[in-house]
Amino acid sequence: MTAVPVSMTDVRGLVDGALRAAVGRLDPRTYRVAAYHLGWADEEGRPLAAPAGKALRPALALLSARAAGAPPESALPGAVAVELTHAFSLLHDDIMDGDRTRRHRPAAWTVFGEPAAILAGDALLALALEVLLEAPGQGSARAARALTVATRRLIAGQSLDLEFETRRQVGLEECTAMAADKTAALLACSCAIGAVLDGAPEPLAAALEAFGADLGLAFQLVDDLLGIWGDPATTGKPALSDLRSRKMSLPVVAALNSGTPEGARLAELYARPPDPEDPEDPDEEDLAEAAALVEAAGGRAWAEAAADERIASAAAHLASAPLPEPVRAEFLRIAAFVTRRDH
Ligand SMILES: CC(C)=CCC/C(C)=C/CC/C(C)=C/COP(=O)(O)OP(=O)(O)O
Repeated sequence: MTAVPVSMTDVRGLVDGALRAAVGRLDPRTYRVAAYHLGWADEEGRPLAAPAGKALRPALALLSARAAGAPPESALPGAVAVELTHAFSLLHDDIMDGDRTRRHRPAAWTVFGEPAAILAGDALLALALEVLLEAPGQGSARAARALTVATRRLIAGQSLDLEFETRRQVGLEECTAMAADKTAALLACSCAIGAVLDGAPEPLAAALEAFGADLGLAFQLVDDLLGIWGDPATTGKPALSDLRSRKMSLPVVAALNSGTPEGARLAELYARPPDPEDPEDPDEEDLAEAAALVEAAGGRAWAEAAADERIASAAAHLASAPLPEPVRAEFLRIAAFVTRRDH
């Protein structure tokens, strides 16, 4: 998978060595699962050429050091820590959602079993903190605290997301608040962690975090759009997977709350429990109808406009922050990538 494009820093080139050194501390059984999940190895432990994932969070972390006038290398512990935390969340998320495909390959739990995948996720989260606490300089404890707060919010968001799946009525505001915790909190932390490690003043760290919070919401909105209308060949997820699992994603919740006849029909489809005897239920026709209803009820247009608004708001946070012009331009380039991405 192609990494997020960052013109002035070779993100993977900088981060991969430190990431591999950290994960290499794990016991051999846990290492095998983590190496598979991170795209370094196949099921048998044989090395693979291309690592998985877009490396968006480490890219933001390295840039955040440059925002504070420090070299990107000084943010390496932060870049590694946010990517490890992200990897933990995906490992556990696939188990909770029963998702069998991740990054174009069978999800780790389908290969190694749930217990081994849970342990690997736990281990990656522990490693993230270990790496941050070992970081040289005064910012280490402050950065570790930022990451633990973000992780707590990640968990709160995930918990609410799971609760939404059991409910018929979800409001747009609470769904947005859920996404702010589940996804945006870690992106916000990634945008500030390099500066925090460098001991940056609080106003700069706060501006970077506010940028990341808006960027993170735009990211989730686009993720939700891709979950319905994305091409499985590029997303690495099965087609219409979010509708199949009746996920209360943002475009769906916008459609359900639209007050339109199409929104009401979508609510009927979502309320009908799948036939436990029929693995093909809902079938492709039901899913295509649900996608068409989300669109006709305005859910797609709402999510696209909301993503654009968040990106504009993200840019406004940077406009008033004291950071070098090329770094601001690079953050904005990443923001543009987030809304245009197809995977
Ligand atoms: C506690 C717990 C289990 C929380 C789950 C939180 C969770 C899975 C949030 C979803 C975030 C998200 C859109 C990830 C895709 O990131 P990406 O597109 O950057 O992924 P990539 O690394 O594959 O490119």
